[in-house]
Amino acid sequence: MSVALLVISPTSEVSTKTGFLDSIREGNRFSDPFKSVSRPKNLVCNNRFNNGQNIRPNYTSMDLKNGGRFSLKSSMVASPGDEVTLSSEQKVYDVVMKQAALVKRELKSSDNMEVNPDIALPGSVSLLSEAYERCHEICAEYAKTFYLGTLLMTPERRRAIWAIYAWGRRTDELVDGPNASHITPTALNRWEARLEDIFKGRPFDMLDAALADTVSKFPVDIQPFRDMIEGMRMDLSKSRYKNFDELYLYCYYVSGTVGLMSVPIMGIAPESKATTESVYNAALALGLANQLTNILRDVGEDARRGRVYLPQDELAQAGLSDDDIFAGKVTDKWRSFMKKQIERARKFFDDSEKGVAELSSASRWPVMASLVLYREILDQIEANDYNNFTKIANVGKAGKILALPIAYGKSLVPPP
Ligand SMILES: CC(C)=CCC/C(C)=C/CC/C(C)=C/CC/C(C)=C/[C@@H]1[C@@H](COP(=O)(O)OP(=O)(O)O)[C@]1(C)CC/C=C(\C)CC/C=C(\C)CCC=C(C)C
Ligand SMILES: [Mn+2]
Repeated sequence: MSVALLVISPTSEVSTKTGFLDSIREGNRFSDPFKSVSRPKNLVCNNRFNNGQNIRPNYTSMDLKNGGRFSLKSSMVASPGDEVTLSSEQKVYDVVMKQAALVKRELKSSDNMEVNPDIALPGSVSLLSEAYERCHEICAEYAKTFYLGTLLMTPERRRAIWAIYAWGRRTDELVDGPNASHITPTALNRWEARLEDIFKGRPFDMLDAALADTVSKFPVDIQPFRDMIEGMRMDLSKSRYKNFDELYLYCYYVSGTVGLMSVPIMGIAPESKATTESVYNAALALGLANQLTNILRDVGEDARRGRVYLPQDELAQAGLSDDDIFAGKVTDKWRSFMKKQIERARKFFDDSEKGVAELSSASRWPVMASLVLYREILDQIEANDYNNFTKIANVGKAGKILALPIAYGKSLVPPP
């Protein structure tokens, strides 16, 4: 296990020196990204060279050789004259495949890690513990439901998740926090540069140092982190979503990415026979399900900020418009619209549930607990008679306590 050493400079900036990425741990196996994978059903490719036939993910072995530096944008590149239309699902699918393929690779080489030889300074380990403790506090303060799940993890995994949580929360705060009105795309570019530094072992502050340590210990790739920042860019420039395809991409950026970041921490069970890709797909589905649920819970709150994270075409089909949302009246039209949205979110939860059994045994319970707890929010919206304008669907203490044994029972099921 590599140990990161915290070094505090006189200016109290923090940097870490990390050893190289550990060799692949429990259950992180390589598999051919083209094998045993089912493609999303609605692949549309109007490419005049293939007469509209489905195409394989368009990444090449070069993508995998260059340290995994690919982006969603690469999915959209067409040679002159080509007309390629990819659904968001397909673009995200490509990223998932790449993540699955990369998981067994050493994501960093000694060339791109700007590290000095490890020098143990007195107190460095306790500084790192302090950094993780700050991440712990942030997670406990802001994410009561997820926090409960993390308490069921092994100590090493739990603090890695806290470090990811703290980074995600800070990223979200940039566009949702008190200084959001001052945040520009340039500020997000700077945040992304800082992210690159974290992955090079040059963190800027304590919280970054915890994440730098985490990514040096687990085979976590930078791409989902970059994509989350892209989601925040989207939040700066967009407050309406034409259709589910647009919303899907947003949900991937801000939450599906968390699923992809988490799998290398959670670990895949060594006895799992599932393909790595299918496990990543399940993790993506859980992130999407969580964000869709979040959106349905927060309709009123978002509307008060002028935001509507609901597919405009589906609203119109239901005979609804933004004005109905701003009016905040629960009507039969609204109820039937909400029923369909809830049904869709539940499908994503169902897809993700199958993947939980493939995780390492120590991770199944916490993930299942967070899944059960979050899914209950949908039940609560129903119990509130679909009034998500003025009521916040929260799972009560009793519901939370009950979810734990239910999740425990479900998580005892080993990989099929
Ligand atoms: C195979 C399989 C099923 C594996 C499991 C993979 C896994 C652990 C998936 C979980 C994914 C997850 C927890 C997604 C939720 C992410 C989330 C809450 C995103 C929020 C985005 C924006 O929301 P919004 O602004 O609408 O809402 P707020 O009102 O502001 O909350 C985020 C806020 C983006 C930033 C993300 C985070 C702060 C959360 C990161 C969460 C974790 C690292 C916790 C994962 C831990 C467990 C135990 C599931
Ligand atoms: Mn937010």
